[in-house]
Amino acid sequence: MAKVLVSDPIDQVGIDILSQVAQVDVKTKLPPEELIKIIPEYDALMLRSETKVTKEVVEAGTNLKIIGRAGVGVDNIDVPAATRQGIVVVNSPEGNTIAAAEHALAMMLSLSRHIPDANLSIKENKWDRKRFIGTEVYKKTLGVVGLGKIGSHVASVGKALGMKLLAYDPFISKERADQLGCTLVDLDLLFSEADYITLHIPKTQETAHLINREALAKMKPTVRIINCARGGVIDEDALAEFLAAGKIGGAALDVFEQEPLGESKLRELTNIILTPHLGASTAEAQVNVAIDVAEQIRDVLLGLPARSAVNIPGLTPDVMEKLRPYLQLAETLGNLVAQLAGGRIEQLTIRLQGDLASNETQPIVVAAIKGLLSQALRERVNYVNAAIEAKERGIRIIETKDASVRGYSGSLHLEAKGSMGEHSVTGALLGNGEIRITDLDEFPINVPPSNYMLFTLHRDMPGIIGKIGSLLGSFNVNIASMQVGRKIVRGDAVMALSLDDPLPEGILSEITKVAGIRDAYTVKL
Ligand SMILES: NC(=O)c1ccc[n+]([C@@H]2O[C@H](COP(=O)([O-])OP(=O)(O)OC[C@H]3O[C@@H](n4cnc5c(N)ncnc54)[C@H](O)[C@@H]3O)[C@@H](O)[C@H]2O)c1
Ligand SMILES: O=C(O)CC[C@@H](O)C(=O)O
Repeated sequence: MAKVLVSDPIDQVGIDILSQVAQVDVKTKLPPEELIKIIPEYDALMLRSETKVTKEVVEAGTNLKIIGRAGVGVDNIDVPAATRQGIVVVNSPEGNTIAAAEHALAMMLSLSRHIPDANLSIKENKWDRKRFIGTEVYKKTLGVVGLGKIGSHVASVGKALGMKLLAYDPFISKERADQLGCTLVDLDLLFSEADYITLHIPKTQETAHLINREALAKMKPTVRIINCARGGVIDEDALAEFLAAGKIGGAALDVFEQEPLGESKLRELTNIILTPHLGASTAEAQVNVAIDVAEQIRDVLLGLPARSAVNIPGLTPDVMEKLRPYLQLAETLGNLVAQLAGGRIEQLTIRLQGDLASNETQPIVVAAIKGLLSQALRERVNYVNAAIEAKERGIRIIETKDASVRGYSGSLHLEAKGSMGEHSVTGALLGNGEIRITDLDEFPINVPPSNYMLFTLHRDMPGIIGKIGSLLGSFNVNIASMQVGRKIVRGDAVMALSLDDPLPEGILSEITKVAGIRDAYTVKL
């Protein structure tokens, strides 16, 4: 039975789902060295934001098939390392959207009305009403940085509160911003105009310290900044400096550069609200993310696709379902052409032809690469790491489309250039989904792939087919089907044989000795 390690607290509903297919061990707050020690036992790892899945953890996870993040941000997982190792990384892109948005809005209103300080004061037996004069958000300007799922919800509620909305998101269309009632502006304008700035962006190279001294200097002295996205998008030292000097109005932070927050100047400030990464901490969100991610882990352990894999670009279950026969075709042809070319492959050209040319190329290309590398890497290559493995091996991948090619309802043409030569294959699907190899090295054929195959390049002359048949017979190899493809009579030709049995050692050199045979290749599919 598969084994799943749950290394952060997740809702029981997730454990129940995982238990349908696996032994589930819940071990939270594991020190990194302990995690590295036990991770080789596990097929899957499920976590929230506390566990750090470093390169060392990934590399120690030699049996890991999937890492599931019960939440959105995967920045606590070394995704490139997981990708290189062929481990699917999944998340729950929408399970905690509302929770995080509502936390940001709660922070905004709490800042405006001094709720945390007023609460503390009354609990200290005071009745201080003067100190806690607030401000209204109505008719104030809310600057939303990052108009994705959470940012959009914050904007909608901000609109309902009567706020004027500015937004900065270089990847969002004007139409989408208009729909939400936001005016898309550049960052400088947002910084200088906003009364409230709320951050809803991932932490990336571009967004690290987006809010730094320079940015803070452009803001209104009354501005209030809310960060329920990721620590590190704000330079905490700069923020503390501006807050202490009264150069900005206030801040509310749910996320920090280091978590848990250690010693920090932020704790000493009065005009700040701090929460310990609670954005996703609602009962509803925890159920949502637990179900979402546990179901994906269960599916992957059962050999099914994951619906929110962050490291299999373009290969969603919908695409997978639609393209499944073509993915199989691409893998088969990739595997075939790699064996024909032999040796080290330097370049693979993939051409989607006819109707297939109107399809999305990426999954088909990945499938062809997976097939190509399956000879060298066997089960180590999968849809996650195929492209990266090819790149690391210096294989140049060229994708092209040619809608003008006729025949079948679309075909796929692969050319591999390797250290031992250059070969090409074309394949298509019949109406019933069966694969046909329709062309080999530019010679037309029409054969289904089979486990054991023999291809020859020979001179089209009488007697040659018989000689090959007798030779195979003398080695007790049964021929299931045979076809010859040629361009001109008595010119060059190829012969494709599907065999019931593997070819014994040594037979290939006997075949190449037959008069008229120029080359012979055995292939196992
Ligand atoms: N505090 C919490 O507990 C909590 C909970 C959930 C999500 N989050 C975090 O909130 C953030 C937003 O999550 P989401 O679900 O809305 O993600 P999302 O992917 O839907 O939205 C992110 C948006 O940021 C935009 N963006 C990317 N780079 C940008 C840049 N340089 N400048 C401006 N915009 C940029 C993207 O175009 C996108 O629209 C993530 O960092 C996520 O990890 C935190
Ligand atoms: O797991 C959590 O509690 C935090 C989740 C949040 O940061 C996210 O990115 O989804």
